[in-house]
Amino acid sequence: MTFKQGFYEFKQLMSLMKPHRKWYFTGLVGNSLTNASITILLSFVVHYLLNFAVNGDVQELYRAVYLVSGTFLALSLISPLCSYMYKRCVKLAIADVRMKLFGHIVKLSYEKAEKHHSGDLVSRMTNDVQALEQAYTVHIRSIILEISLFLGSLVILMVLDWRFGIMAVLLGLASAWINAHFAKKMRKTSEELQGRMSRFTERLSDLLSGLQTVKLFGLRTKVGGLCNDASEDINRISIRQGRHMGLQDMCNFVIEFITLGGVLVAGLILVSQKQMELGVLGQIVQLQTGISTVFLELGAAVTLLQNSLAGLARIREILDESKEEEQFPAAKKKGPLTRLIDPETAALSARESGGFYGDVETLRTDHAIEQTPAALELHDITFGYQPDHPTLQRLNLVVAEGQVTALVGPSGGGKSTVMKLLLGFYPPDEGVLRVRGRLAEEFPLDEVRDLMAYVPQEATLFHGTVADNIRFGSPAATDEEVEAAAKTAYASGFIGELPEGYDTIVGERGANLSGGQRQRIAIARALLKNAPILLLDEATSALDAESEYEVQQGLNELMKDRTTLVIAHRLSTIERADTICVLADGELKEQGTHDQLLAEGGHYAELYELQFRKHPEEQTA
Ligand SMILES: Nc1ncnc2c1ncn2[C@@H]1O[C@H](COP(=O)(O)OP(=O)(O)OP(=O)(O)O)[C@@H](O)[C@H]1O
Repeated sequence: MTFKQGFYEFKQLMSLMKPHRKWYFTGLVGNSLTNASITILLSFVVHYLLNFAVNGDVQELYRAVYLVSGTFLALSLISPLCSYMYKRCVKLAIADVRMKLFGHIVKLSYEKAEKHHSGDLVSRMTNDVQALEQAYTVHIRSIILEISLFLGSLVILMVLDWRFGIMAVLLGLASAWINAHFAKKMRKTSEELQGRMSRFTERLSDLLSGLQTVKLFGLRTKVGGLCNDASEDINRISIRQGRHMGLQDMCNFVIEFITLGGVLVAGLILVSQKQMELGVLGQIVQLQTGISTVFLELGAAVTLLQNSLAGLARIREILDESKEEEQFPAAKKKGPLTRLIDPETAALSARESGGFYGDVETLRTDHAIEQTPAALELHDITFGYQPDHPTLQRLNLVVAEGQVTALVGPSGGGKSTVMKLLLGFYPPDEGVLRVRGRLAEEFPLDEVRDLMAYVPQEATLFHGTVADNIRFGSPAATDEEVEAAAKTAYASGFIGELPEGYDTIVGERGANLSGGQRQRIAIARALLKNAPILLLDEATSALDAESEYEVQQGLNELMKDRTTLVIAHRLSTIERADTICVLADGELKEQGTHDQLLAEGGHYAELYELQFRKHPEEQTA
């Protein structure tokens, strides 16, 4: 680590301590100086006591007693006070870091957040933050304490006998060289260790979230093995770290032993030749012992600080990632707006066809934007998760106001991707997205999301009560409003049968409820949000007949008087949709009403036949 890099990292460490820096340093320096001065003062006590022992001078004894009292006072009053002061600042700063990190993770763009395993983020919030706390409370304190002790002892040594002072400096240089060598190695292993801890948390979180599957498929050995591998990696690196520290300690001990031996021999020769008082030698030995432990401690502190700095780097990595923009994301590349929409043709086309523009080629004007009646429009949208692998290709789609538009098509065709783009999770690569006739990027992102209620396939419930989970739709809703939403969503029946009703804890991710019950809570939540546009990733395919019926009833209530874009996996649920759009390979293959599409005998008719050949009982005739 170069001095420049060290300075930069120290500045970063301190930037996270910013609002508490003044009191942190007052407490830290106060505590370190008090503790350093205790060791130095005690060397004087040794000096006076030895002089008293040799000369019988009572004044020397009194001096020693005064110093011991002063030391005791410092130890029992100033040191704890300063210690409380800086530790309080550390706790406050660490709480700030945790909140800052959490706030940043929540605001990360979906694209960025998706790149991290949740276990990795948890590890950064726990292990790395803990490592950072160690830097503030233990390692920096240790460095300040040991440096003050060294400087204080050196000045006194120089005054007592400059030759011993020089010896201390040489010892310092040798120790610094050895410890810098070990610190470099330690930094490398620390970075590795933090990375492996992260991987272990990832494996553990996979194991715990998929416990059911692990048990059912007998994956305990396989998935558990992955956890064990990660844990063994941690052990291996920790043992390597321990070996480095052991070697470092050994080198420091050898230096300490040689120096102390040298001081004792040289000092005793000087005392025997009456060139030095025994008291002075006692004090020099005491100071030299202190200096030797300085290097031992300083070496360990600098080495362990590498662990914290590796944690800091991982925390900064997250804090430096870009947050979600305030505005709805615009397309990365505008591209030539070749197929621009004239409002009247669009309105007519949307009304007549139930949403699909076809191949209208006109120019866009401001007037056009004002007049466009559709709730949502995707115009020439191209998008890919990976560059050069488009998931959607020049897609044109209109969700007409007040109508139900259904997206159907084979798995992987890009249906959910359309919803993700509409919710502003990703910017399209090319094309134009409009919301109620205006370019989506003209809206603040939150405003667009406020217009929409999204009910995903897998309802996300949070640990808390049933009421809490419904109230996420509108945090200010009263109990009566929550209950009314539950009733409309066909959820009040089962909620009434739960042991604590609306106050029942749903468990982690709603584990205490059935799939259908979780869905109906999500529907009640969307009802409470009362957004004009509904995005529905239909989930009834995973439910049994009874749950499906109830969830469908809830959904029907939710869709009343709302613009709806629904992804349908079971064609029976969207037969009455105003427009059905068939999406395959990221392209709109065909669109129309159920009857029109059946009559056309294209993709939809094929899908329909395929589905009802498998499930003839679903055919509505
Ligand atoms: N986060 C992602 N990163 C990379 N590729 C993705 C991601 N999400 C989806 N894909 C890919 O994009 C394509 C379209 O996926 P999408 O989820 O939109 O399909 P879908 O039509 O909704 O499928 P299904 O009916 O099975 O839900 C698929 O090939 C999928 O593998």
